[in-house]
Amino acid sequence: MSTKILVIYYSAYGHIYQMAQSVAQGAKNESDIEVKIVKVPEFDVARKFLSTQEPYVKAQEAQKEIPDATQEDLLWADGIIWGVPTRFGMMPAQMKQFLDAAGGLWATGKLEGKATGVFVSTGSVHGGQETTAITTIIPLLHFGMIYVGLPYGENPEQMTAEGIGGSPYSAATVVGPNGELNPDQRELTMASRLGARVAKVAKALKSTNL
Ligand SMILES: Cc1cc2nc3c(=O)[nH]c(=O)nc-3n(C[C@H](O)[C@H](O)[C@H](O)COP(=O)(O)O)c2cc1C
Repeated sequence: MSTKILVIYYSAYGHIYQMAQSVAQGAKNESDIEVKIVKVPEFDVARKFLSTQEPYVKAQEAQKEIPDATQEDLLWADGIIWGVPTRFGMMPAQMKQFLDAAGGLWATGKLEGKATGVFVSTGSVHGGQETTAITTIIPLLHFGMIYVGLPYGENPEQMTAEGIGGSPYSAATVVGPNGELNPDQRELTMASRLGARVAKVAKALKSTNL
C-alpha cells in the first residue's frame, strides 16, 4: 500500500502556496507515495478584513480548487508537512486554531508516530524564519509526531550569507516587506527536498509499524 503524505498550509498571499507545490512535487517524485494538498480554513473575520486587499483576493482565487483541511486528512496521512507563514515570529492564528481543534487527536494519540516537517515564510530575513519553525515543532511533538529537518548535507544551498530562506529546521522563503518576491529557485529546491525527505521517513516508519 502506498505511503500517504499530506501537505497542509495556510497562505494569505500565495507564497506558502507556491512552496507547498514544490514540497508536494518532491514527495511525489519518491516511489509509492500518494500526496494530498489541503489548506487551513480562513477565519470569517479575517476574510472580511483581508478581502479589501487585492493581493489577498488574487492569491485566494489561485487556491480556490484546494480543499479545506479536515481532521480526517490528518488521520489519513502517514506523513504531514505544514506550510506556515510567519505572523509576529510564529504561526498564524488560523493554523493554531486548526491544531487546537485537533486536541481530540492528541488525547487519543492518533497522530503519534507520523513523520512531520515544516516550511515557513517571512517578510524579512530576520523576521522569524527560525522562531516560526521551532515554535511550530512544539505542538507537533505534543501530538507525538516525528520531526524531519532539512540538514545542510542534503541542502547545500543553505550554506550562504545571502538572504534566502532555509535552515536545518525547515524549508523557507523570504517574500519581501510587501510580499513582492516570489520564492527563489533555491528555496523551491529545498522545499522539494523536504517533501522527499518526509516521504522517505514516513515510508520507513510505516514499514516498522511504529
Ligand atoms: C499580521 C502579520 C504579521 C506578520 N509578522 C511578520 C513577522 O513577524 N516577521 C516577518 O518577517 N514577516 C511578518 N509578516 C509577513 C508575512 O510573514 C508574509 O506576509 C507571509 O510570509 C507571506 O506568506 P503568504 O504569501 O503565503 O501568505 C506578517 C504579516 C502579517 C499580515
